[in-house]
Amino acid sequence: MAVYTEISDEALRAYLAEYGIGELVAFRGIAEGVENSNYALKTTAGDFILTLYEKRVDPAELPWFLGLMRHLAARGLSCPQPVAARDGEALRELCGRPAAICTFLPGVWPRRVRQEHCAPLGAALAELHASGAGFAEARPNSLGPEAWASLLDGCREGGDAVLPGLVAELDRHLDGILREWPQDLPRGHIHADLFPDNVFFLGDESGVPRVSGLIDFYFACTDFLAYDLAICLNAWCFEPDYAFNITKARAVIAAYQSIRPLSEAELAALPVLCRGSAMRFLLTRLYDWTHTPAGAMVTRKDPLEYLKRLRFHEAARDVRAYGL
Ligand SMILES: Nc1ncnc2c1ncn2[C@@H]1O[C@H](COP(=O)(O)OP(=O)(O)O)[C@@H](O)[C@H]1O
Ligand SMILES: N[C@@H](CCOP(=O)(O)O)C(=O)O
Repeated sequence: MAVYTEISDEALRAYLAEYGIGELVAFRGIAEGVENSNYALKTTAGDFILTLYEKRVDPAELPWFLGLMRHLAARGLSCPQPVAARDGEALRELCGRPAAICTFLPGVWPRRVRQEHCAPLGAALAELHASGAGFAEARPNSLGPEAWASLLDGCREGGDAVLPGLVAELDRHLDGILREWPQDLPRGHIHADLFPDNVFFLGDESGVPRVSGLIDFYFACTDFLAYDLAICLNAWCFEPDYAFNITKARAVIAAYQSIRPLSEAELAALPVLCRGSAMRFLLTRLYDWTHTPAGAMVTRKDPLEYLKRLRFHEAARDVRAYGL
């Protein structure tokens, strides 16, 4: 459960009084997510999500994230919209944390990814990339390749207790990834965390799921567009036994390319982008695994799931392993 900051009834009612979104009917902490504290709010005006920003979010960057969400929605992408209080400000403070209320998106995220989810996901990613164009400012990727060595350093002490020999293996992988990392690919605003739990679907019961919205833009940044695709291949195309599902990968990539064709250089870089993306999630998970205090109300994510992916990509090397 990711509720790092508990809110009292009184504090929430006082906070809501600053908004024009009706009276509080009910609220509950949301038992998902690992980064921020999220509450589902029901007011007399409808449903909302209240987020208290914790951990890795730099408060100075919040206006960028909220601005990107507004920009994307103005171009037709379905994503949560920051709700302004009576004074026009969406970004406020609650219980000593930066906080914002966003609109509630209908839909459910797939607990088990089926092949039918993959093409809509690929298309949604390409639409996100197209819609992001024109959002003025860039935000460097604070969890990009430049950050990985120091993240790994932060895990040196506890890493081998998770798996003997892990730190040395990661040193070796990281060395190779940084040596091969591309210098010059098409860039744009990327989501950078488009895992199944951040993509909502409707219509699943008919067997033809369609994306109803994307959430959680708090890792969004400006980076290689194809890196976002690599993140999705990692998050969507491995089976529970960690076998890579090439049919799912083909579906994601083909749907993406039907909207934004990849260049030769992007295709050639896909294997190393997949290794880098596996490394990025492995490292943040390993850091959290070894640093989360006992008793914290959060379900830590297993770093070794990403070691298995990393090993797959290292063995693959060639873009044909991804169905191309
Ligand atoms: N705008 C929204 N509409 C509906 N549900 C949401 C919305 N934002 C968050 N949620 C719910 O909260 C959960 C955690 O949100 P998320 O942004 O992934 O948290 P975190 O930032 O901690 O990773 C989601 O899985 C979803 O169930
Ligand atoms: N997707 C990341 C962790 C961030 O989680 P989210 O709850 O913000 O989507 C991972 O799986 O390691």
